[in-house]
Amino acid sequence: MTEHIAQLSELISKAAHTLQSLSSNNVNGPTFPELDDLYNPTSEEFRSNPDAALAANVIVEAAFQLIACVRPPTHSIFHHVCGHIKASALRVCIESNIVEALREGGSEGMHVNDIAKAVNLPPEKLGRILRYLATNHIFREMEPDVFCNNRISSVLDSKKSIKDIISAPEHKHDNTDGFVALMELFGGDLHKSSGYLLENLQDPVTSASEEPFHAPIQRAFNIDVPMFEWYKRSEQEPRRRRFMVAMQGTSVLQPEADLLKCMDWNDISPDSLVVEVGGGLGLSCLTVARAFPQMRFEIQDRQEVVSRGKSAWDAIDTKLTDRVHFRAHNYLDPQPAKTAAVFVLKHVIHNVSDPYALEVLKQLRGAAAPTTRLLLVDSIVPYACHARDNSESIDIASNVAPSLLPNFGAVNERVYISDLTMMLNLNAQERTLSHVQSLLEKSGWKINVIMKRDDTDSFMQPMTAVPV
Ligand SMILES: C[S@@+](CC[C@H](N)C(=O)[O-])C[C@H]1O[C@@H](n2cnc3c(N)ncnc32)[C@H](O)[C@@H]1O
Repeated sequence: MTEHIAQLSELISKAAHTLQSLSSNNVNGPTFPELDDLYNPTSEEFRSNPDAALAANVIVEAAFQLIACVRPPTHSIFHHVCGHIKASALRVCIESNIVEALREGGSEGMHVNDIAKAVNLPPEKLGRILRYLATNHIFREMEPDVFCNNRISSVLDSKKSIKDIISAPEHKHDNTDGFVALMELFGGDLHKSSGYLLENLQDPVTSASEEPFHAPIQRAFNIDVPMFEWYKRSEQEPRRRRFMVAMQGTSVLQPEADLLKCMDWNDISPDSLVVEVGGGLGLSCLTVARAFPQMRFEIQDRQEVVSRGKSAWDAIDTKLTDRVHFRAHNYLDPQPAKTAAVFVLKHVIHNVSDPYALEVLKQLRGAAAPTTRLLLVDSIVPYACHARDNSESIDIASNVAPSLLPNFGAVNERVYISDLTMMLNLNAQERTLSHVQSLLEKSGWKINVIMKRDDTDSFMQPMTAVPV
């Protein structure tokens, strides 16, 4: 056991040494930011060096394992079980604009009485909330009762003034990168839904259901329609609006997969038809359209979405719009495009449970020619152990250090959060590789290429399948 602790500490010190030497060799380049600095995208630029990114990830996962090894297990469980308290404390700060108030307060920090006055909360209670978060390295208590932002809290800065937010709270997230909206969504509605997970699993009506109207969110908000139907109601306009901005915010956590890199497009004829199903506005196809000037595209989605497609493409480059066609189509109905060289399904299957996913895949299979490819772009959930055989293996940490979890543990927690988010909101899921394989087999497809991942903290795993 102590040997394991020694191995983990050694990994950490080696990785820290790598970071230090990369930083000192790179006099004019990005250096490692301090926790007391404020966040800005350039403070994270050191991660563009793959060695630095890997070293940082090794430290994160090895440190997590080290804590799991040495902390009393009762304390570990207690802290995990109380995760909702931390989340609630953070929600107070996000929705009460504490980070914006501290930014306006300046680098000297703000006394909790002044923060409380600026955001209209009781000072003594707010101070206790901030102190708990500062103990977790979110905010800094500079001197008793005086707080300031740090590199972690400042990611929650909408960059708006308190005055503007208070005068039009519904516009807080407009023209932002969406990250704060995403955190508001996860810290609020999703948090409440998660409180009903057990009840949902125990109720015979919902436990085995695969319907999108039987998820914990329905129980939490006393609704009987799928989440997206609920969002359509006029009184839910603020939720709908926040959700749309929040989805842009996901790219802060994980850059959009570039469709051009998701398969070898030179394998298909240059004038092929590419059909993106559930394609939204189809903007993922832009990089492919630019690289292959004869390729044609069809974007299918719900009527209210595709009706905005042409203007969205026109706004980017009117020359590309000639080669794209938008079609309102329900992906559960027979597929009308019969000559597609590639069907693209990107971030679609994870929104639905297996029976619906199978139906989508079968409809595409029904319209596929023997040479048609299916390009699937979604997260693949790694096991928390080694896979049973190599064909199932998407281990990402094995080559780095055998003592770390093969899925890189805490570094990749996001994919498991995403999976349970799908369960909570839609009764849907992210899937393991063998699960995707089984869905493809049942619908008449088989995987032919899985794109190799060249990073350790991305769970996006593009793959192509061909008709069986
Ligand atoms: C998560 S988005 C992915 C959009 C796009 N593929 C991308 O990666 O940016 C899922 C899309 O599925 C669409 N969708 C949902 N239900 C659908 C249905 N029954 N038929 C067609 N599209 C649907 C939604 O409107 C949405 O645009």
